[in-house]
Amino acid sequence: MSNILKFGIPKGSLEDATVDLFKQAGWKVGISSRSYFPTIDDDEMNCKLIRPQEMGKYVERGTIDVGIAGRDWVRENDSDVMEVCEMVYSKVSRRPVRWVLVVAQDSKVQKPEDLHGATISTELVGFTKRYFAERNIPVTVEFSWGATEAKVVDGLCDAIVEVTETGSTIRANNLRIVCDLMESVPVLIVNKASWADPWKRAKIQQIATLLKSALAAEGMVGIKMNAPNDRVEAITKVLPSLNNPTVAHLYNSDWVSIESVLPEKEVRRIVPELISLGAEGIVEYPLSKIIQPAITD
Ligand SMILES: Nc1ncnc2c1ncn2[C@@H]1O[C@H](COP(=O)(O)OP(=O)(O)OP(=O)(O)O)[C@@H](O)[C@H]1O
Ligand SMILES: O=P(O)(O)OC[C@H]1O[C@H](OP(=O)(O)OP(=O)(O)O)[C@H](O)[C@@H]1O
Ligand SMILES: [Mg+2]
Repeated sequence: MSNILKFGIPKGSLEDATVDLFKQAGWKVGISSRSYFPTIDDDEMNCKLIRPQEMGKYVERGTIDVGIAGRDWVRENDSDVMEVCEMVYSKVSRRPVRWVLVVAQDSKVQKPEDLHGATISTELVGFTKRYFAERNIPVTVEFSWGATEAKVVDGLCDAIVEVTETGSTIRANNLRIVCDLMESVPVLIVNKASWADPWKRAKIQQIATLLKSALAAEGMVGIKMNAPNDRVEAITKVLPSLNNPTVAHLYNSDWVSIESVLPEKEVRRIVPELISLGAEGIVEYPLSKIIQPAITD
């Protein structure tokens, strides 16, 4: 029987971003309307759509070998799984999300201690209870099924603990952040027995490496130019690079080719400098992956 890795794709906020990331990494994941079993162009993988809130449970039980979910929910459920690596992306950006303590704009609350005796609504009940208990602030924490921001606007609670990425929901509801409570990023989690299986571990390492490489290449480009030999020192001094630029001799010439990888947004700043230092034939090219060994055992 051939080997198959069962992979959980997070349904909801992280779904589209995860499918896009797989595409950049070299896998086509297809999700058709109402089906919870995405297709993938890899005979060694089977995918399932699972809510991030439940990913830890199904990975822990071995229903699936591995999955991606926000670290917030893996911690909240205290799932007995191994974290292979983290990947910094959210629904719309490449930044972590923040769990924040939020009140109505005109609330008197300025710090968590001001919520003594208050009612707080949140999806992340365990974390919120712990946060206030550790600070000896007595509060009532109520579970919210979503649309949490509306509850503090309506006065159904005194404060909420909610996740924010762009901040637009908080702004749109005229709310105010009291303080940040924690950050979260998606993590690749694996069942311990699956990690102990050499074939599965190698497959997971392959996937993790390529997903991380695709993220690492975002916003990065390659640049290449020719220059006279005596300009190499000056050019390499100003040229950003991952490690050091590559310098190769041009055939039958005392010119060299210089190559480097740098953030795309630096190119416009560096190009006039490169030209004034004698670089010619400058080309920029896109990068789809910067491959780094993502995982240690
Ligand atoms: N912009 C975002 N809003 C909410 N959660 C996000 C966002 N970006 C990333 N996440 C992560 O997604 C996970 C929550 O996923 P979930 O699908 O429950 O989001 P949701 O926005 O509540 O979805 P739904 O629209 O189904 O209510 C968490 O781990 C969270 O950290
Ligand atoms: O800071 P922002 O970029 O605005 O994103 C954060 C918002 O997105 C999610 O809401 P969702 O759309 O899931 O609605 P819900 O509250 O009904 O779950 C989350 O619960 C926040 O409300
Ligand atoms: Mg939600």
